[in-house]
Amino acid sequence: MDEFEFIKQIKPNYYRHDTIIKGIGDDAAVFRQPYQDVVTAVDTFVEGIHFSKKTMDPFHIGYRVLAANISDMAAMGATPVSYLISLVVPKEWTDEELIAIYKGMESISKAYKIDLIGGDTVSGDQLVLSVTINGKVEKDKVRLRHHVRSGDVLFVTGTLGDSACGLDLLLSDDPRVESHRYLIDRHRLPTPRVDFAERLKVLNRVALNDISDGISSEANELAESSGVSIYLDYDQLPISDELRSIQSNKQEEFILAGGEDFELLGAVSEKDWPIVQEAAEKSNLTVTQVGYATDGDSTVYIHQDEKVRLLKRGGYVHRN
Ligand SMILES: Nc1ncnc2c1ncn2[C@@H]1O[C@H](COP(=O)(O)OP(=O)(O)OP(=O)(O)O)[C@@H](O)[C@H]1O
Ligand SMILES: Cc1ncc(C[n+]2csc(CCOP(=O)(O)O)c2C)c(N)n1
Ligand SMILES: [Mg+2]
Ligand SMILES: [Mg+2]
Ligand SMILES: [Mg+2]
Repeated sequence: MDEFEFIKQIKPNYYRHDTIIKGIGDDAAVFRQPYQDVVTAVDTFVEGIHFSKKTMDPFHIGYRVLAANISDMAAMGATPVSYLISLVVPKEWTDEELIAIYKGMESISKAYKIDLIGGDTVSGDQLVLSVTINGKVEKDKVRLRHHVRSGDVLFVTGTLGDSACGLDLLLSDDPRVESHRYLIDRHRLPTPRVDFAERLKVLNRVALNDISDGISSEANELAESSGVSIYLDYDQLPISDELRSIQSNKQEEFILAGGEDFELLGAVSEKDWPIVQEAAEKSNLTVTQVGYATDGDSTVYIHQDEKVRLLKRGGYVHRN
């Protein structure tokens, strides 16, 4: 069973507390408080799966694990507030390396004004960092995956495929790796789009999902949760000049299934699309229309090379 089938199997049919606005099935869970909604998520980072000594220095490990969690807050339209770290440490990792991991976390915590409030430390065979993050959002302003409607504009922030290409360069033994600093930094030091997502709070309905596994995966999550079909146009997908300049036969794979860009994939009504563009401009970010939603059978199609084909969930899958 892959991770997605597994989650379907263990998902409860009901919640015992009516304060739970959203349980399993989105980027984070949501609890109702008297004056606001509280948003909580957990994401784990494992040596050999998410990073290796070849791809990241200790500073990057700390920065990147927290970036992934902050990105889940952005995907909910929430403002991140605090986090807890559960740490599994093999004996080979030195105190200096562990302190450097925390320096990485402190660096991104400062940028996003969030606090480390606790955690746990145990011994183990591989380095594992599990982050629980808490955030807040105005009542009924969470950005859920089931909020896509037929006729919506589908959009993405920033550019796609950079992180996967950066990873590919880091894993290769190409001596010119250092000349691709932009792509490598996009892999090691991603930028969660919190400011942009917060600026959308004027809108009543926006669907958001952050791109951790690859747009083909996240677009399928939106289509499935919302019961709509999504049409993407390959030629509209935003690609950086740096990625374009790389001669690689894996470019399409990086763009559609690379993941770890931590950009946002979203959907809004055509009427609200100018507000999204304005929010991006104020956040100094590009936002690109990449397709639209229609009535349909919860599937994703892509227009590429003058043909339309089904786009299956092609991104990273754990437990395959
Ligand atoms: N082992 C588990 N037990 C209970 N719920 C789970 C488990 N694994 C994932 N979930 C829940 O399933 C949903 C989807 O999780 P998933 O990890 O795919 O989303 P994500 O964190 O946005 O993506 P990614 O981990 O790729 O960054 C979330 O609601 C998550 O809390
Ligand atoms: C050394 C090394 N090898 C492979 C990868 C690629 N990778 C690992 S997990 C993942 C999806 C996101 O994970 P999650 O779904 O847990 O958020 C991707 C694209 C990497 N980052 N480092
Ligand atoms: Mg997510
Ligand atoms: Mg997750
Ligand atoms: Mg994933």
